[in-house]
Amino acid sequence: MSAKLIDGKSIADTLQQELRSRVAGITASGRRAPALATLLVGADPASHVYVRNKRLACERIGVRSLPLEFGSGISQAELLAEIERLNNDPEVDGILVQLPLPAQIDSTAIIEAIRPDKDVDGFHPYNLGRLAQRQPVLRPCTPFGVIEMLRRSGETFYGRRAIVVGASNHVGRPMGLELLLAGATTTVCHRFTRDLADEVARAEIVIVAVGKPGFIKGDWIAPGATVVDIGINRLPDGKLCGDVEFDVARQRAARITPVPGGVGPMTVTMLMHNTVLAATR
Ligand SMILES: Nc1nc(=O)c2c([nH]1)NC[C@@H]1CN(c3ccc(C(=O)N[C@@H](CCC(=O)O)C(=O)O)cc3)C=[N+]21
Ligand SMILES: [Mg+2]
Repeated sequence: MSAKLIDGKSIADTLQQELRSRVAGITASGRRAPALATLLVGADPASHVYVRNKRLACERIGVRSLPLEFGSGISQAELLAEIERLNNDPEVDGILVQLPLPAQIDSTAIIEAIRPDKDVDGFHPYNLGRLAQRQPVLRPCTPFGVIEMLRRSGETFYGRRAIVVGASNHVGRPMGLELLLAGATTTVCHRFTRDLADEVARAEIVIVAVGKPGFIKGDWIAPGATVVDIGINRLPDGKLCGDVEFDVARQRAARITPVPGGVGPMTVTMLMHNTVLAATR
């Protein structure tokens, strides 16, 4: 068997067209366009690539982009003052502070300073709590994007055995909450999990967010499973790869996402979705 590729890029393009029409509807009715402030601190090259992708998506969809950039030496108090200004600016609907932040800044304090109704990353404890209690408002973009991508490619969740490998605050944990909300029997694995290979082998839906190239061996995958690779690792030759041993996994899986062109474009798209939602609620 050779798995069918789940084309996240093309699903993201379709969703972006839909969002573009919605934004056109908003502006045609005389209201201002939704507006997203993106705050980038320092010179991390990967962060620059990701934030650039987000700003380009704003342009494509007709969202007003407020690009803000700060030196790596900015203090916590200065960054908090910037967030306070944006919290109180009625022309700003969404605030995104790109992570990671430099060591002198406490990212938890920054995330908690963002008004929950402008928290388009869905990282504020209010928004994570809403998701945990099955009343989601602004949902973390990557897990939300995975669910949307799978739904649009025909996947069902009700009663199915799903596994998440990786339990980070921003990806693995909310991914588990999304799968529960969708009705899957959900297992979240992490660095203390014993017999990871056996856990993976039981799953009909395997979602991986670890950040280690080739960490999930292809022969762990159950025949016919759906595999979603959230990892983005840059190899010494400059190429991107995921966390799953792709060439072997694709011989066993029924469907699998590529890296790049899988989850990444969906993350950016759900950020746009959240920005339009924040502007219209
Ligand atoms: N506050 C915050 N919110 C985030 O949502 C956030 C963050 N910080 N920090 C870093 C991670 C990572 N992330 C990605 C976004 C787009 C791609 C993306 O567009 N990926 C392309 C390839 C990009 C490339 O060429 O490097 C793809 O997979 O096809 C990937 C990763 C958002 N994150
Ligand atoms: Mg996000």
